[in-house]
Amino acid sequence: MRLALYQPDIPQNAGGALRLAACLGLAVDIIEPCGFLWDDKKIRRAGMDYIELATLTRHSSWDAFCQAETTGQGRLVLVSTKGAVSHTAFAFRPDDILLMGRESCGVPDSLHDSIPDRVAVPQCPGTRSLNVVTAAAIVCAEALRQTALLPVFTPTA
Ligand SMILES: C[S@@+](CC[C@H](N)C(=O)[O-])C[C@H]1O[C@@H](n2cnc3c(N)ncnc32)[C@H](O)[C@@H]1O
Repeated sequence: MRLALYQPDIPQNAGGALRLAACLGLAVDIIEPCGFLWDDKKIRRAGMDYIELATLTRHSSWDAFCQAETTGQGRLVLVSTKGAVSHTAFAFRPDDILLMGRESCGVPDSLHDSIPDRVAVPQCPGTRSLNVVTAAAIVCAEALRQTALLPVFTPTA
């Protein structure tokens, strides 16, 4: 299973997503251009040393992402406030690539319409959206739980 970020705007979110992915054992795709420089110190502050543990692939564009071998091996699932089904009602697969939208505006309508599998995290009335990493964490946890890919729980003394 992979976690893909579409043109992230905020370096702290990219760092947080890398940390999330390292902890949960997900590979990460960053689809550029980003709204920040990749060597921005804020990524490291948020991602800390987990960044070295993450399996990261940067793609120069959406087209480059689509042409990548790893993308061809999986099913794209768009995680969107405009998703067609609740994330808990969706049947995830081990080869899924969970695609997160941009903080400022999600993904373009044309891209949204081209991805048939779209899930939303239900929210309380009057709330607009979750932080992108919060939404990713909720959906990744459910997807990993369903596919029995969660890291093995080791109780501490
Ligand atoms: C701040 S939101 C973007 C809001 C933007 N106005 C939109 O409509 O997509 C950034 C990203 O977080 C994810 N996200 C936030 N809340 C979500 C929710 N309730 N369900 C699914 N994805 C969500 C989506 O991937 C979204 O593109």
